[in-house]
Amino acid sequence: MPSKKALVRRPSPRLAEGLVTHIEREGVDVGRAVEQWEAYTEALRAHGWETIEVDPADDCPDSVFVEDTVVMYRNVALIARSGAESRRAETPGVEEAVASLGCSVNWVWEPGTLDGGDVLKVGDTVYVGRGGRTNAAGVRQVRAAFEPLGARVVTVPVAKVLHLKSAVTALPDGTVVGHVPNMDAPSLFPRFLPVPEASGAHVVLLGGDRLLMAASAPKTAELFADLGYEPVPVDIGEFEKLEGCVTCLSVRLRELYA
Ligand SMILES: NC(=O)NCCC[C@H](N)C(=O)O
Repeated sequence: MPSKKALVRRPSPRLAEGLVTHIEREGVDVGRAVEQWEAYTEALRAHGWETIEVDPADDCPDSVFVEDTVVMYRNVALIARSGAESRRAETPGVEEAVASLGCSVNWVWEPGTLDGGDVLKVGDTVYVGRGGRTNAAGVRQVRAAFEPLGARVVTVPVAKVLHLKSAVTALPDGTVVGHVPNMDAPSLFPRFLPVPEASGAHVVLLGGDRLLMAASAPKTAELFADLGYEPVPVDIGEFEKLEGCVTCLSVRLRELYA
């Protein structure tokens, strides 16, 4: 059943202490980050999405990156178990939010680890990045949760970047877009388009031809516009300093059963 709700989570006052793994740490301006987050959520609303705020988790610096805490497939919410221990306290609030929306809730259990940023859905194909945050047991648990519902899970090695979706996402027609220098196994994707900027690899599908993108990828935005899409740029510079992307700031709920 189509729905257009998106979970978001207000940045923690401790945002500047967020994890960095593959890039140099830079100072984060939390006030500016809050403004950028507000503009991001406003862009979702302007394109027809109802934003639902998960209760803030002020003690968790990375809690704004709500995508990592849960993976949706149809009406089932799989609560993640981050490969970064410091992020595990983020999930209870998300669990409550998805349960109150009527989702069927499932969990990744020890020894499995999984970050939502490692999961890319393209139709019924669910690509799962096996990298720093998601282990083999986590991948097996994604299979066990979603294959009985009709998904086909494809595991993708991820070593160069934080998450699978730091390297690739997909256009509305299912074409996977990625920045090749950040990818470990481009040949796994049957229809693939390389993009010229690292942050150009991240799109959030707003509906129709509209693509929410980071303002830091103007050449890729031009490429997508030339292909008939409508890029909607947002400045998420403060989150990019913490290896965040446009995808990680929301979880879209498109098939709620209500
Ligand atoms: N899905 C995402 O792209 N998440 C970004 C998470 C960034 C955060 N600083 C982390 O390292 O967990």
